[in-house]
Amino acid sequence: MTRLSVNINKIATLRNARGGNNPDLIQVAKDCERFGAQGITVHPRPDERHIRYADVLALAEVVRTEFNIEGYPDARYMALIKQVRPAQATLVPDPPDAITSNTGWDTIAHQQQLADIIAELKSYGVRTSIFVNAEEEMIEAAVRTGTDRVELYTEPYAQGFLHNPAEAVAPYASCAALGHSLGLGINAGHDLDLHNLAYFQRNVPHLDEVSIGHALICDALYLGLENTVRLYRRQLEQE
Ligand SMILES: CC(=O)[C@@H](O)[C@H](O)COP(=O)(O)O
Ligand SMILES: NCC(=O)COP(=O)(O)O
Repeated sequence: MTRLSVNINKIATLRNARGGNNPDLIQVAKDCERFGAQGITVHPRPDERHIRYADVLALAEVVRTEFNIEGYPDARYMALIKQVRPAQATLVPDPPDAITSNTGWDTIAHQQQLADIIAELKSYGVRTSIFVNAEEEMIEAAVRTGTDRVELYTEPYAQGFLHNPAEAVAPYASCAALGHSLGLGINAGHDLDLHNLAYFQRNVPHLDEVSIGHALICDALYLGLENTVRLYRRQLEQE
């Protein structure tokens, strides 16, 4: 079964637009869980333009499903993980000024850095995942860092799906099979949506979890949050 983790960054973006507490991020996280989300994902960025570090501490008190904290492993991120001890820490190579994540780690060039960070995170009892492009050499090198999982960066899939779904999904299927055979858990995320999700899930083996934010929150504007979370869950339950 592939689990759905709802990324609530965009709820914080909306809240921050007016400086108050509407929408209430904590309530939304609780509601996502009530509607069927099997995890809550956040990605605090150094400028705190959406999720604030204080939000992460508040969320840690209420999230009852899997709490997944994404981010670049700078000193502030590592201190946050040490304090919160979420179920999962997902390491993303974004520079501080990134508009959004746009590539995975080079797990060959950063092998020792990642291995040291992962050892530290594991000493806190936190499961680790590394955001990677769907390239077999990146998967093989990820194994050598000691990570528990990888998260396949799916924007190239989402773009390719519009023209040639079979070609777009092929590298993800082979990387997932390879990663699983080498003992890795397999996550995926970025630009997954109601159009491309079911096909991805059907064709990528051993998919443990997807984290979805932007499209899901956009869909919720039209369909309502409860209906939307249920629809995304249903995409993952099809054979
Ligand atoms: C790692 C990843 O793909 C997501 O965290 C994505 O980058 C969402 O972040 P933003 O909401 O800041 O775009
Ligand atoms: N890890 C990917 C994520 O959390 C959400 O990405 P997106 O759906 O906002 O593109």
